[in-house]
Amino acid sequence: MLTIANLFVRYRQNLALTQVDLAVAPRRIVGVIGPNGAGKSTLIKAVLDLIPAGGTVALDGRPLRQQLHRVAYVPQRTAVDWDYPATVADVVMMGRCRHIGWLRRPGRPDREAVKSALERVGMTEYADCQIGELSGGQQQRVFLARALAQQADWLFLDEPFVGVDQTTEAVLFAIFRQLRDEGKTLLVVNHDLGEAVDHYDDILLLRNRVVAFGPREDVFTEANLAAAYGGLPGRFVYSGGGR
Ligand SMILES: Nc1ncnc2c1ncn2[C@@H]1O[C@H](COP(=O)(O)OP(=O)(O)OP(=O)(O)O)[C@@H](O)[C@H]1O
Repeated sequence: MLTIANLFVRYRQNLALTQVDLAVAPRRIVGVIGPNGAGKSTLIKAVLDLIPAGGTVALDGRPLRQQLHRVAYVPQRTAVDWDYPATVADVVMMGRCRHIGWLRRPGRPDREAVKSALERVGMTEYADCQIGELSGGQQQRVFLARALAQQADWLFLDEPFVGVDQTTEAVLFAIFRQLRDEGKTLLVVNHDLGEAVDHYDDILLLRNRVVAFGPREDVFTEANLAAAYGGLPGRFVYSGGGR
């Protein structure tokens, strides 16, 4: 269980997040949804201790910052330097850093974890390519593979569908479901309110605070959407939908 209590983040004068209290159950695919500037990325970064924040974050009763090996993070694609000279296999091997330790060389378990992660995302044949040569969707797959190689229980992904086509989006969601069924938990930032929302088990609706959190059919009410988006967004009428 991920427990967040009274979390807040202030950027200079701007209170980006306030009064976030959440208990996220394991083995779920959670969509973190809200308008631009709602604090979705800020929430993920604050939970992972990547930016200063007030409040507490615990995983199974212990501070998360003491067990960061249990979490994997896929940053926004725009936050990554794609000109950095590294191959696909190098990037995925970076997910093994904590397993390998400083100044040690990767061993057989590390190479096998990288191989299996690349297979899982369908990128084996690109292992020796430079990351800068890949398409947006391929880059997202490689970053998911890096997170998989880490073998963490909790995965945090920031806008993994930006720049990906529908085929890759479907592939990514299929992998998310497999991971959930294996016992992992995924928190996925997704600013889009399109059909993709049907793939999430739970929705966290944010607007600088928690507007609503729970099973998607409970969260997508007119009142909650109006509170999050400042008026019911015309392009989105939630019809239930199943997987
Ligand atoms: N490094 C920063 N310095 C100052 N303000 C910031 C910084 N990062 C984010 N903010 C502000 O904090 C608020 C929340 O930003 P955040 O990026 O978390 O929103 P978001 O919901 O992820 O938005 P988007 O959907 O546009 O990616 C915004 O008002 C943003 O301008």
